[in-house]
Amino acid sequence: MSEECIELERWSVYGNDLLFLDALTEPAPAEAILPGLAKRALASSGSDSLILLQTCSRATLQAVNDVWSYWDKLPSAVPDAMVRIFEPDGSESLSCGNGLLSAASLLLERGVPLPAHVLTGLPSPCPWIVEVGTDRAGRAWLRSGTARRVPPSLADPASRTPVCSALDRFSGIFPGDIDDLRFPAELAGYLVLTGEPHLVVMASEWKDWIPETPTAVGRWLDALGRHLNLGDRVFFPKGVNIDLVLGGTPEDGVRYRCFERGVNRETGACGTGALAVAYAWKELSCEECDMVRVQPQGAGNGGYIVRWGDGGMRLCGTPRFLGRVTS
Ligand SMILES: N[C@@H](CCC[C@H](N)C(=O)O)C(=O)O
Repeated sequence: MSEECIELERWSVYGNDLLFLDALTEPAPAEAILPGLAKRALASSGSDSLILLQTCSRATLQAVNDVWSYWDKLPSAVPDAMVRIFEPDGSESLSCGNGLLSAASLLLERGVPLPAHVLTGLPSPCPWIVEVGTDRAGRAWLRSGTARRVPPSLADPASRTPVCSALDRFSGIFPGDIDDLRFPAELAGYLVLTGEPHLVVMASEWKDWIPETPTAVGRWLDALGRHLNLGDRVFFPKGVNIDLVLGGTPEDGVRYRCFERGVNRETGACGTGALAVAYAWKELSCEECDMVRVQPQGAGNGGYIVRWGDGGMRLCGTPRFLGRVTS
């Protein structure tokens, strides 16, 4: 695979636009060129993130670690495939719910037996394995495990108050008023790790500050996201994804809009964000439900279904293949 000309597939899950580099059948590009490749491909396509679907072996893991020194020891479990996410600035993020859902559909197309086990979270000290599969209706699913507390390395411990085992209330955020956008002097949200760090902000708690029109809500979310991700990063040294929950019900769909770290703007949907929204909703409402529909901005009438069962949370959504691009 040359650096000059790369064949990519474009997939979308509810408007989260992902470029896929399939290195299952072709050799993966050299590790050192991946950040530049992601920057170039994402700048020219306007897509949100680049997903690398790659065979997993001790040799590929060693090649990753030789360049990035992610681990003291190579991960011990080696499933068949791994899914990695690169952002427009060339950085490698932890994990991508929509990338994993799309990977399930792509694995099906390639004739790989499903469910499959996939390694994700490569830049973390302990990458983890998730299970992905598809159903007869063309939906893909991801068994993502349990939600966790965001580690201190990713979010200031001093600003948190525990809500339950994996959820912290995170307070003290003040982006400052910007033009006609107003913020409370101490905005708070709920912090949870669902493969990625997410700050879930409940609009119902900030009714006086949330603007009325969808366009203005987008500007408000953007201002908050830029403050926390492109400001001095005192609270979130590596940035944070923000999910603004606008309302709804678990049966009809909990509506949210998301600002993604790394991408540094609002995207149509975020899979790990849907897990974070469902988890926060369930914990805060104290409802005994085992299923929450979550509806991102880009979903129209559809959206994700999050279920709880053995082994934690399961995310279900519908990836769409949009075509091939050359970068
Ligand atoms: N869109 C993804 C999550 C992307 C991660 C984010 N850009 C980050 O760096 O945290 C998803 O579907 O989960």
